[in-house]
Amino acid sequence: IPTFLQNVLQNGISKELNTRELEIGELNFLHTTDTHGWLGSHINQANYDADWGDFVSFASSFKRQKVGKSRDLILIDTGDKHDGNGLSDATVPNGRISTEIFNEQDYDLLTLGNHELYTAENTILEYYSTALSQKFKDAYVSSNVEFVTDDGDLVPFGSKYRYFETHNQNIRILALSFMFNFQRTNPRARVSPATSIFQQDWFKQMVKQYPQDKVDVIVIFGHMPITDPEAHEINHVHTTLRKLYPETVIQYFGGHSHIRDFAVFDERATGLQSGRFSETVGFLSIDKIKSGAPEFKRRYIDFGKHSFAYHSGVSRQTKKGQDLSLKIASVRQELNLNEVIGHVPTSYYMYSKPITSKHNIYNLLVTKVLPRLKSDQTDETKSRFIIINTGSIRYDLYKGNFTKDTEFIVSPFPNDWNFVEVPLSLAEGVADYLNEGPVLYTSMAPPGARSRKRHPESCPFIHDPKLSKGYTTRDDFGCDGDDVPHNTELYFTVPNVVQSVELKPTDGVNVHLVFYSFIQKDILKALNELGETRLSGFEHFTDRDCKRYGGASTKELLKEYIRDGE
Ligand SMILES: Nc1ccn([C@@H]2O[C@H](COP(=O)(O)O)[C@@H](O)[C@H]2O)c(=O)n1
Ligand SMILES: [Zn+2]
Ligand SMILES: [Zn+2]
Repeated sequence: IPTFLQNVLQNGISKELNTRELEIGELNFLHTTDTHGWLGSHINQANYDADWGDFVSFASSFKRQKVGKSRDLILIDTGDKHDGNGLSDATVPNGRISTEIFNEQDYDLLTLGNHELYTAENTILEYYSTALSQKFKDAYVSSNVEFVTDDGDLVPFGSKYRYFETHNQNIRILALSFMFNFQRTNPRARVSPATSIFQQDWFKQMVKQYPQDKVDVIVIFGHMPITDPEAHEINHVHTTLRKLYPETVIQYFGGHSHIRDFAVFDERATGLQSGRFSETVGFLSIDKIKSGAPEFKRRYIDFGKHSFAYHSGVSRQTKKGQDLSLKIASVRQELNLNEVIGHVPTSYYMYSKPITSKHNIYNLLVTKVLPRLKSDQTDETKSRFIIINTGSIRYDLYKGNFTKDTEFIVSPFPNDWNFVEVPLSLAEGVADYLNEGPVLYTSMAPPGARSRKRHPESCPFIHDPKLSKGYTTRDDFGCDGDDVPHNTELYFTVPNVVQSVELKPTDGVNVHLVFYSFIQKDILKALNELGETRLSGFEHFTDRDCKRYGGASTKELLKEYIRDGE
């Protein structure tokens, strides 16, 4: 037994982890979200050093040792399982092996995120290997997403809802799952607005069959942020549900915005969101469910071996967990994810260094990496602006080995480059226009900024170099949600887009505006609105004016830059 666990067992406290026991209730939940293929642990970050085998072991040991036979545990995931790590992205199709590994966890409720809907192959894989699987056919719920069959028919993507009773306390649960209003699905799926389901026959039938007196807890879990200051989607859902179930306890589990978050909706309803990239396991408990005054407790557990051992009281993996960890290690070998391509001389950060810093990753990209882009479709004598959405970069780039895995971690998307030839006077306004507008899809605004509208005041800054760097979370219950205090990360704002500008002195008035096809609609909108105000007799740009620029992806360019050195 490791020394830290001996301390825990003898003293009931963890000096090393500086944490305290979880407050187990009648009904308990463990929640993951936005894992994005991070099933093989964070090799550079000791506090997130657990892999999926450790997590599978933890969930089963925690259930056995801590929850026991008199209380209940429900395991939930809220989607986004692709795009962000070599384990999912280095296979064809993307997710071929990581889906099998992910599905080893015994989830009671699971659903899909938008990353299961960008490509047809991911949607088909998700539908057949998970939603329809023998193991998850009851647990997989999606109330507002449909799958399009080979014949073009629309069928529910899993069950519309799930009603079940827990084993130990016989708590009657009614679970529904909502995807946010995602508009970029491939043709094999359709997402309807969440609130539109309240008009549908199956929903009305469900309310009739399971009215308030037949339900103890409503669980709404989905790929939708629990704090949504722009669209308020979850709040609209809550308003309707509360009318139909005025007294029932409602517990939300959210995702998509990648933050640790907890929100109080009313005295019988709260929501939990559990971060991203297997950095967090969210814990939630509800006690006194039938008293009319339920008590909610929440905690954000770091996805690490020490945290798992402490909270389960067991430091050894289960046989299933051990086998899974071995499988993950061998898949990583098979996919050459540990293959060293180059050396990163210093770390580059997304938001813990200001964008003007030479340690900021966007600064590195626009000054050193994007200028390496070469078109295979058009001449390159013209001045050019290369614009990327900051959301296309997903993780910090750490000092040390740059491996095949790093490529996918930093920049997973195989976005194509397109371009449009435009007057210089328009091109130079596009980035500012997009940055002054609303959030572009998910920009990589730092976690604090994404919940700041709700909590303008932040938690006391922790400065203790002995602690690991990480989150200091402010939520509706205050500042004690992080299971382990971290040395607070500094956050600087990140714009919607960044650009690399190359102006050539001999050039005419027209320039090439180069961008990811993913943001073409936004680029056209910016050009047309700027054109209307700046140029007389301006004619709108359309998709037809946008041409393929070709050339290597950002992932490739970054890899080559690191391999070649400065
Ligand atoms: N081809 C793509 C696809 C997505 N993005 C970025 O990812 C965001 C969505 O990711 P979530 O994990 O938040 O669902 C999306 O809004 C874009 O920022 C991209 O750049 N290219
Ligand atoms: Zn996500
Ligand atoms: Zn998402």
